[in-house]
Amino acid sequence: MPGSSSSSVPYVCQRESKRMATAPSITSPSLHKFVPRISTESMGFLSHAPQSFRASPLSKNLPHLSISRKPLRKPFHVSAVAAPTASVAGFDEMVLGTQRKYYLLGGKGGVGKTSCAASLAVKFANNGHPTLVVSTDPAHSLSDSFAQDLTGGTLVQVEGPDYPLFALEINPEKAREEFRTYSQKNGGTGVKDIMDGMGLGVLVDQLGELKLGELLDTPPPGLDEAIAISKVIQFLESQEYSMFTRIIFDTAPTGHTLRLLSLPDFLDASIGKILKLKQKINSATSAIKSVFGQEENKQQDAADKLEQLRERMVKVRELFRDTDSTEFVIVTIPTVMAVSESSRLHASLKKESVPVKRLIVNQILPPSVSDCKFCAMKRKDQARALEMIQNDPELTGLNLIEAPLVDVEIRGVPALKFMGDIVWK
Ligand SMILES: Nc1ncnc2c1ncn2[C@@H]1O[C@H](COP(=O)(O)OP(=O)(O)OP(=O)(O)O)[C@@H](O)[C@H]1O
Repeated sequence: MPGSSSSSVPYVCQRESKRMATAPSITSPSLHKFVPRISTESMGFLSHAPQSFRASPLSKNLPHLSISRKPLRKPFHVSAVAAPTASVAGFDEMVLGTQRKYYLLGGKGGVGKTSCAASLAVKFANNGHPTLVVSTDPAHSLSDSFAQDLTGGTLVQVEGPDYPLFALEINPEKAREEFRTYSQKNGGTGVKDIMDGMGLGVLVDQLGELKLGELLDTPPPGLDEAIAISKVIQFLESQEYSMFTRIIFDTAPTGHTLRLLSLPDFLDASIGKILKLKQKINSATSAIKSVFGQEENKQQDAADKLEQLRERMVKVRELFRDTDSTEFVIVTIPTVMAVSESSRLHASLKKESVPVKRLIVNQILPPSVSDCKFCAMKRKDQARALEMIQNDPELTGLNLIEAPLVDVEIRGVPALKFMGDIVWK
């Protein structure tokens, strides 16, 4: 539940515990202190960011970007299972520069995408970047991760980091609402009766074949997220929000991401069909045209709306492919299933020319001198999965980042900072 937070220091291993003993203790962040709420529906939800934040020019917000270099900590040792190619994340490179960068974190369900995304957001904000972290996963868990109520589809400031960190859980339902209304105008049974009476049943069947209503009313998986991402990108294009220099997307599980990338093609096909139908309508007899004209307009409305969506999706796809500003970070865990899925994900992202450089292998068992039988078995399994990564032609070239399994849930800014310092080195 949002509203409470863990107050314990996550246990990692003895070496880490010693280090943590000198680290600031994890305290509950004060909750429910929100920035004014604005509806995302109006596409103006960013326009009421806190005055103090708005008033600060970027240069003021980022006074120490180039000099804020925390010394790199000693790498966390998970040598018992670590793949030899394991390396640091290269946070130095990620933090460099004030040009806006987008990071999309994705992978199989439950592997730790949200924890990694939230910890990266905290780390960026603590290193001088006004940061926005957006969840487009219909099953949000950012609120749980930050231990702060972020529900409601509005921009909320996260308390704790040194520089502004805002979070947003996009409500895909709301983002879709404006499209849904068009489905209701889109050919009902009444129309079919009239058209049948005029011998135009075939055209109506073709209308049905478009499945436009279905598309807008019960969209294919991925469409919600696509609309949500395209909206956020639209907002962020405005001058007012140019101060966000790091934008992190906590995306929905793999399948959605892949469908999202293929959406522009899918929409192209839908729009193509609509235009074809429109031509047929235009060639109908003038007597029928007068009846059909109305329907044609409605189809045109829907087609325009779809065209607009398609254009936005094309923009999203272009952004996803921009190696200068965007990176997709794959998150996985050391299991055969998760690794296999990550391999497929990387292959698909590559096919779509989405830049991927880093692979986080999360929840690796920390070393132990005395494993119980269960742990020993688990460790063997993980070692096998890590070996798989090394031998997988899709994954082997990626920068492998290892993150240990800790013994409590990672919740709240201090815990996320702790995780960020382990993962994003
Ligand atoms: N390294 C870790 N050690 C211990 N627990 C972890 C670690 N990483 C993530 N977790 C826990 O695993 C659970 C799932 O993590 P998280 O919500 O980040 O995954 P997700 O991939 O975003 O899930 P979903 O696909 O459901 O959105 C959470 O309870 C989180 O605290």
